[in-house]
Amino acid sequence: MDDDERIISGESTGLDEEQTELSLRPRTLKQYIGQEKIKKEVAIYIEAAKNREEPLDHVLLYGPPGLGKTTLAGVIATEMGVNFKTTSGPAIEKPGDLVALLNELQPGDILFIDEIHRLPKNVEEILYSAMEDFYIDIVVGQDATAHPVHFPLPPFTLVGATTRAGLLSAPLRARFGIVEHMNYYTEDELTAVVLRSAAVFDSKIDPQGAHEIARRSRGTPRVSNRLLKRVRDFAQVAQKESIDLEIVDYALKLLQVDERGLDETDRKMLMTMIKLYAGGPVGLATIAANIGEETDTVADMIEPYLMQIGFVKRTARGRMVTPAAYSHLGLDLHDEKN
Ligand SMILES: Nc1ncnc2c1ncn2[C@@H]1O[C@H](COP(=O)(O)OP(=O)(O)OP(=O)(O)O)[C@@H](O)[C@H]1O
Ligand SMILES: [Mg+2]
Repeated sequence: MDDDERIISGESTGLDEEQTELSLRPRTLKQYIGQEKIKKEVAIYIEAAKNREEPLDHVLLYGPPGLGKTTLAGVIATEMGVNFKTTSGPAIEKPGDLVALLNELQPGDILFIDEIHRLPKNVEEILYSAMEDFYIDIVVGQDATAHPVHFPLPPFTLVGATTRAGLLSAPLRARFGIVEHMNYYTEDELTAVVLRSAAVFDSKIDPQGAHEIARRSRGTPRVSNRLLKRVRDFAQVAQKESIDLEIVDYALKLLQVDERGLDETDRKMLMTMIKLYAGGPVGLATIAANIGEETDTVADMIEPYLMQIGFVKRTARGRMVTPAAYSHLGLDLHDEKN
């Protein structure tokens, strides 16, 4: 299945979704739900930087898609009272693109680079001096007219986002003073996200309905918001006064999002591991090939949540399906092993 079609994928699906996300996005630390440890730390760093009248140290946010990295970066800009400029690794193709971006910054501004692990190598290299000492040296012109140019930059804050910190080169990683790992959200936190979003949409929702959506959102606010939008359509057509448990259950069954928030792709991965490899251990690339997905997609989008809920575990020889997953799928561990 194409990842864009996965309703429970943490990935953004494009412009339409980006538009609604804008209205759903919390703007301040106070509105930002969950990630308590990160919020506490970041609040202190922000206060200290403001007191010193200095830009905030560079921040690296890493974790699975849809957990609120972009949102948090925007919140940090609001709290610092500075401009927020966003771009992404693949969008910066050559050093000149980065120079143009940096050139537009006011002192203290935040430059957010999403998917920072996908920056071209030659761009990444000029980022080192930009981050460390706020200057860049580049070569302008060609052949005979080529000459080095030294660009001083305004002091700024780089906020980088990536799915796994390990994807970054060591020198780039070392230049971030603040490194934060985003965690999956608890059911209670996601219930709060659903209630907040329903209020933004002006949709009535029962607490049980909100909790059920939260429970089936694989720890991810973007998934909560997406499921809420779909369920809201079902509730409207069924002429429900309020989104209740019954309509949530009905809608999510039709959408093939199961009790634990797993979809067809998740179940396909588990069943493949069980039926073809006796539950493992089996390598990630082998699993990916068998279910027709990219290895990176499995690593970033499918496996982390299955590991989080204890359905898959990592061993030295590969991935293994756990007894909990067998029982969720209604399979008998011993029958399958023999
Ligand atoms: N802490 C939060 N409180 C409330 N809503 C949140 C929170 N975090 C994220 N959201 C909502 O979830 C959606 C996805 O968040 P965001 O785009 O920031 O995720 P992301 O981690 O940047 O994802 P990606 O890695 O795909 O860029 C947004 O619509 C936002 O409104
Ligand atoms: Mg994002």
